[in-house]
Order: sequence, then C-alpha cells, then structure tokens
Amino acid sequence: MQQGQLPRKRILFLDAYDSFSNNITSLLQTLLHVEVSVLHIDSPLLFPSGIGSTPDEEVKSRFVKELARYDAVVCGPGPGNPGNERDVGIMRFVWGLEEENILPVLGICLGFQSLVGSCQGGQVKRLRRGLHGMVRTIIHRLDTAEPVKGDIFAGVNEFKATLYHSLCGDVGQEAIDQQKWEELRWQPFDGCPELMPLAWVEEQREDGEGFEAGTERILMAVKHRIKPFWGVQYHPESVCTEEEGNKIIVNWFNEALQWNQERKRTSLVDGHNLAEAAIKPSLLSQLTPGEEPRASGQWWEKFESDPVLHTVSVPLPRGIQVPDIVEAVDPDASERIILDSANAAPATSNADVRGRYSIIAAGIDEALRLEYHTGDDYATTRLKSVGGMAVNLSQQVPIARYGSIWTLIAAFQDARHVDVEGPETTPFIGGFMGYVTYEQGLMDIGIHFDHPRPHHRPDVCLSWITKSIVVDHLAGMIHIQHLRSSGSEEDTWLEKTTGKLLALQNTQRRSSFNSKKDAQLPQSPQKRRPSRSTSIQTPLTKEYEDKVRICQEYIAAGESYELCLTDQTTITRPLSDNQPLSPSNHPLSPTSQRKHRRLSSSSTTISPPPSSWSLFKLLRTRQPAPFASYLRLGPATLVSASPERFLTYDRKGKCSMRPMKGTVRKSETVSTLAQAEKILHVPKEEAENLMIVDLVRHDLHGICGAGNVTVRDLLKVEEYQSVFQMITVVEGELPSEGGYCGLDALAASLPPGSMTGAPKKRSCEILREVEEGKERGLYSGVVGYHCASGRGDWSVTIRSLFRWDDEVLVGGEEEGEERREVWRIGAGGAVTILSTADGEREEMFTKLAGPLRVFGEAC
Ligand SMILES: C=C(O[C@@H]1C=C(C(=O)O)C=C[C@H]1O)C(=O)O
Ligand SMILES: NC(=O)CC[C@H](N)C(=O)O
Repeated sequence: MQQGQLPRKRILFLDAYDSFSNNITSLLQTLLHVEVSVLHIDSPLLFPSGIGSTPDEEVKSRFVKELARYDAVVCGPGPGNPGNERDVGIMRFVWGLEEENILPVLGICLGFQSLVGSCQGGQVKRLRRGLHGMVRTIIHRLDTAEPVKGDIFAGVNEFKATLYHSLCGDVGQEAIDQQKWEELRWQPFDGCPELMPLAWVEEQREDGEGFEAGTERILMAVKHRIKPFWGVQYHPESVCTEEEGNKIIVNWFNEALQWNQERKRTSLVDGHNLAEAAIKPSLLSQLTPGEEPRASGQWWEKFESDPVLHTVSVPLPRGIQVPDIVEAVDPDASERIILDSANAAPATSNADVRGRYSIIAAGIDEALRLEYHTGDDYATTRLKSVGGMAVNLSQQVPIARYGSIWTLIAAFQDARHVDVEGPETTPFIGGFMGYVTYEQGLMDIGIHFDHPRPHHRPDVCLSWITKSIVVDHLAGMIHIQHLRSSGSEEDTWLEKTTGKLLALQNTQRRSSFNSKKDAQLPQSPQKRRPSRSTSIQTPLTKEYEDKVRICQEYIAAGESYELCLTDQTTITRPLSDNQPLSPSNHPLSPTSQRKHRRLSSSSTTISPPPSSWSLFKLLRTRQPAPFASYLRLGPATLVSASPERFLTYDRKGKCSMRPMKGTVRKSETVSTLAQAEKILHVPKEEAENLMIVDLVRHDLHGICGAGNVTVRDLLKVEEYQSVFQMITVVEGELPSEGGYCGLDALAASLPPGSMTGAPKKRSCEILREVEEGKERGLYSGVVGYHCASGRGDWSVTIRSLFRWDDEVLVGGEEEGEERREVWRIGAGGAVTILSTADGEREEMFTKLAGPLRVFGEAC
C-alpha cells in the first residue's frame, strides 16, 4: 500500500463449489477494487468435525469472529438445493446473524435462493424447466418516479444476463392475477413480506410439456426490507451477461458501505483469518524453503541437469508423412510418443483447424520417466538404460517432500529450465511428454476413490525427452534436436538421425518396420476380410438413453447444469504388439463375460492382428485430426485422433484453452459450414458451449488472477473431417511474479471441463455414479508436453482408442485359451435439460464410429 492510500475494503466470498466462483471473485476485484478472500461453505476450519456433526454454536462463534474482518459478504452459486445443509453449509448462518454481528450480504443464484428460503414464507421450488446457459432480458423498474431505497437496479438500463438454474425463489408470485401483475410485482408479496422484489424474468413456456404453457414468473433479484441483504438469481459474472449489469454490483457495494457507515460498523484488520486468497499459490512457491527438495543427491535429481540445445534442420521431403519419419529414424523402439498434426497437409484434410507442428520423441528408453498412481503417497522415477546398457533404475519419491505430484513435476522442470532467446523455431525443444488420466484430474479437484482400485497403473506418466524431432508442416522443415547436459560427451545421434532423414528424400515412403502389414492395409476397407477374431461390446442403446434421463433428473433437481455423459466400448482381439506382459494378468473380467458381438471369427491362426502402430496409421488417414497422437509408454498404448486442444501456454505465461461443445455429424444434408452454423447457433447448443466457457474462465481465473482472463472466438463453428464442432477460445495471462508456470494452469484445470460438465466437482461425482464407477482412464484425460523452455500444449484425449498391457483376457474353449488384449474407446456428449435421449445416444455413436471403424478395417 502506498502512503496516504486507504486500505482496500474487504469482501468475503462463500464458495459453494461452483465452477463460476473465480469469475465472481475476479469481477468483484476488478469492479470494486476490493480484496476478496474465499471460504468454502464446508471449510474444516469452521466445521472441524464435518458438516452436520459440528455443533452449530461452535461453528457460529468461529464464523462471527471471521466475519468481523470484512466489509461485506457474497454468498456464491453452486450445485444442489439451499434446503440441504451440505449444499449451503455456512451460508445458512449468514441470514440469521444477531443484530450486532450482521453485515451487508449479496447472494448469487444458490446464495440468492438461500436468502429467499431463509425468509418468512419464502420458498425454493423447481422451475418448470431449468434455464442453464440461457441469456434473458432482466426486467426491473426502469423509470420510477419514486426511487426505492436500496434498489440496486436504480439507474441501470435494460440488460441481458446468463441464467444457470433449475430452482427458483417462490414468494407467491404465481398467485397474483395477471391484471394486477404489472403493478404488484414490485411490492413485497403477502406470502413473503420481508422481501422486496427488484427484478424478474418472464419466461414464455410454449411447449407445455409436463407443465402448463404460458408465462412463468421467475424472481431475479430481491432486497431484504430491514436487513442489509440483497440477492440476484442470474449470474453477473458470466461472459454473456451484458456490461450494463456491472452497475448493479457497484450499486450493491455502495449500499453496503453506506449501511456500514450509518451503523458505524468497521471491519477489523487483525483477528481470525480462515479464508484464503482468491488466487491459488503457485506450485513452485509451495516447495518448503530451506528443505530444498532437489538437494538430496539422488541419481534422478542430477539427471540431465544444465542442458544445452543442439539442433540440425533439414527440409521436409515432399510427400513424406510423420509415420515415415518415425519408421525411418527409430524402427525398433519399444516405446514411442508422437504428437501428430495429422491434418496439417491441405491434401489430407479440408478442415478449418490444422496443426502446424508434429513432435516425435526419440530415445525414450534412455529418458527418465516419472510415474504416479493417483492416491499413492509416492511417485516413481525410472530409467531403463544409459548409453545402450540396461540399468533398470527405479526409485520411489515421497510426494510429501514436494506437496503434490504437480509440485514435483514443476520442480524437476524448473531445475532444467532452458531459456530460449528470441523467436522460437520449434514449440518444443525437449522436456516432459506423456499423459495424465481422468482419474488424476478427479483427485486434483478433491474426488477420492471410495474403494481400492483393482490395478496399479500410472495416472501420470511423463518422460523427460531430450532427443526429439519436430516437423514444421507449414515451413516444410524437420528440426532434429538434442538437449544435452553441458558437460556430457557429444554423441552421434544428431548426425545419424540427420543422415536417415536426408536419405528419406531419395527413398520416399520407405517403411522399415511393419512394412508387410502396411502393404496389406486396405484400399477399400469393406472388401477386406478380418484375419483374426475381434469382439466388440458397444454400450447398449436403451441403457445409454436411460442414463441420459437420469442425468436430466439430476439437472432438474439443481445438482448440475450440464453433465458430459460418456460410456466405453471394449474391443478384444488376440494380442498384437510384442510387448512384455505381466505374468499375473487379470482374470476374465466381468466385461469380457458379457456377450460380445463377434465382428468375425476365423478358427485358424494366421498372423497376429495389426499392431497398434498400424491402427494409428489407419486412423490418422481416416480421421486426420490436429491433435492426433500415438503413445506406447509404460503399460499404456494410445491411438488418438483428438480434435480438441485442452490447454496451451507459451514461455511468457500466456495460456489459451479451446473448449469444444456442440457437435454435428457431416451428412448429405449438413455438408457446409453455413449449414452447420445454422444447426449449432441455437440456444441449446450455444448454452452447452457457454457453460463450459464460463467454467474454463473460472479454472483460469483461479491461477491467472482477477481481470487476467479474456474470451476470444466465442461460439465459433469449425469444420473437421467427419463432424462440425463449436469451439471458444479462452485466454489467460499468468502472474509474472510468484513463480507461476504453465503447469499451474494445467494442474488447476483438470479434468477438462468439456468432459465433465458444470459445476465440475458435483458433476464428476454424479457421472461416476451414473457411469457405474467405471474408470475413464486415458479417455477424458490429456496428452501433451511441458517443454524445458516452459511452453506446453495438451490435447483432450477423445476420439481415441487405448489399452493397458496388464489387461489381458484368457479366452474360453472357443478361443483355444487364447490371450486377448482389450482396447477401450470412450465416447459421449454433454447432456443438458434440453437434450433428448435418442439425440445423445446418436451423438455418442457418431463419436465412437471413427475410432471403432479402424478395427473393422484393419483386422
Ligand atoms: C465426450 C466427447 O466429446 C466432448 C463433448 C462434446 C460435445 O458434447 O459436443 C464435444 C467435444 C468434446 O469435448 C467425446 O468425443 O467422446
Ligand atoms: N447456479 C446456481 O447457483 C444454481 C443453484 C441451484 N442449484 C439451481 O440449480 O437452481
């Protein structure tokens, strides 16, 4: 604080686990220039024995002491019903504070409903149909001769705001006669005399499905007649709420300060401080000072330190594809990571979005690997070989020394940070590459497993790649890069690899492994007979549709605004890749005992089915995608045709996310962008996207801080190989002080919001139940890199197939005790209150079709 400046006013935000909370704290800070602290509604600091078990008196006395520090309180939105203690927690004590402890409060959505429900006669009921992501004109007293004291809408022009609710305040409005409505709607109602209505939405219900057609009167804002309490039902912080609405927040705070002044109420500077800052501390700042975690002298801590980049660039030969380069350079590698802009060449795609670079990891056997099984208190570092000699080192690293797996990853990279001066020629020079599962994301948002997991697979699997090949499809160049410790001996990899790539120019489309099988890849897929048996178990139509309806019931009850429901298809077939398998393979799992649809069978053994690499090559030509990838890493194999970027960040801390929501399949009737736009620019689809946009803004605000997140390209329709997708670009700027890096944004945003729905935490809990506890695994997780330069890029793992090495079934008599591998394809879509069960089922099957087809074509 500068001398002479008044201390900032302070607001306490009560966070009910909404996915929009950080947008509100950002709005408050930027509009009101206040300091905002955040307290979760069930904070253990208030409820040491948990909600429901801590005596009210104990909670209240702590809370009152905390409240004394603030000038005002904002009760936030959230899932659930204000009638449930678990949903509102500490909020319910705010409205009943004793006279001497009372302070000004603004309730937003759930907070507003909690206020209405706390007043005499006020109730909360279900809307005739939920309004999530819907933008409506807020009706308030525009011109009034007699201003009403405390009307925070005074002087505000008409504006539109976003709604996210299934429930609404009931003050007896439906009982008012239509003739008298215009006049009476601004007076307290007999049934709820303490509240003065300040705003309404009058919703035309036309379809009359399950409810009366006609106008539904939805209470949008109130003020308490005696106490300094206000509330709004709409979401002032949404990107689609018009700026005019900001005046209401300013008016509220002026009223709040005036109330404090009249009462001579001042806030205490010292005293209790249970709340947290509105921005998360950076990962690196959480490393305990003094206990320098890098200093323990373990082999892996010294690994590849002090790196220097060596690069050779050669032209990309015409007609050469990423797989050709992989096959030419590293034909025998047992592990691979390839991030492939498979639709980069105009010849292969007429898509709007083309990746520019493809990144190929080399020498993974000699790369240090960091693995973490979610829930463990240690991570494992592994190193297979050094200088061509097997060493098979592995060590468990206690997570407690760092704080979390993310802090360990951040510390490891930070110790090997390479400053790139000037403009970059490649996005990646070396660093971590790998995957993170959906289940790690769940853990990151505080959802724990109810029972022990039946496997011990890594949920985070990242290799520290020092040898890489970056293909720049636009510039037509290949960059061969080696990030070598400054003191290490020169090796010949750069030279050899350059030689191999130059040779490619002369021998176009050479293929040094799997060549026979590749030659067999079908020109005309339908004609090809599968060589070995493959069984496919897709989700059942009726079950999936039932699940859509269950999701909608949760939404109608106010538990969620949007749920990204998914299901898995399993494909089993004889083992293909020649990979080491653990001897204690899983017994026949329940899935395998269910009836599998036999794609085809042939009793005589001919040859193993096409390898995962062949599947990848097929998928990337059938469905070229900007974020395609192929991973053979640890026990996982992934073949992905993802069109969706999750998060990218540059080395200066600029982050960009690209949530996708709204999908339409290409067909004869929908073949042009204009046709797709017509279908996708409708309230249902736009609302689906908007909800995730606001959620992603919240995720980024939590790490970038107030005012540092913007939205670009809102609701843009893009063309892909087989679908049109609606996307939005959300950008954020990481704070330049405090040790923030891109990993902070990654760790704060998992699991990807486009795969969960909103609000994220409650929606994930519901989805786990509806999806019958099935792990999503790699699907719904992310794949990408965190470069030594601090840059990063991660895609959402969708439109993909994956398998685990340890998931092997031993067939029955029919299969001759054959060992079979299990592939999984996840697919799904966002369910909202406007979804139809068959529409959602069709969307899921559309997304499944592309990845599934490769088995039919390649087997
Ligand atoms: C769930 C999937 O896709 C997600 C859901 C989308 C939607 O609901 O429109 C679009 C893209 C993805 O974020 C999937 O591909 O399986
Ligand atoms: N956004 C919210 O706070 C929603 C409140 C409540 N759960 C509802 O759906 O109505």
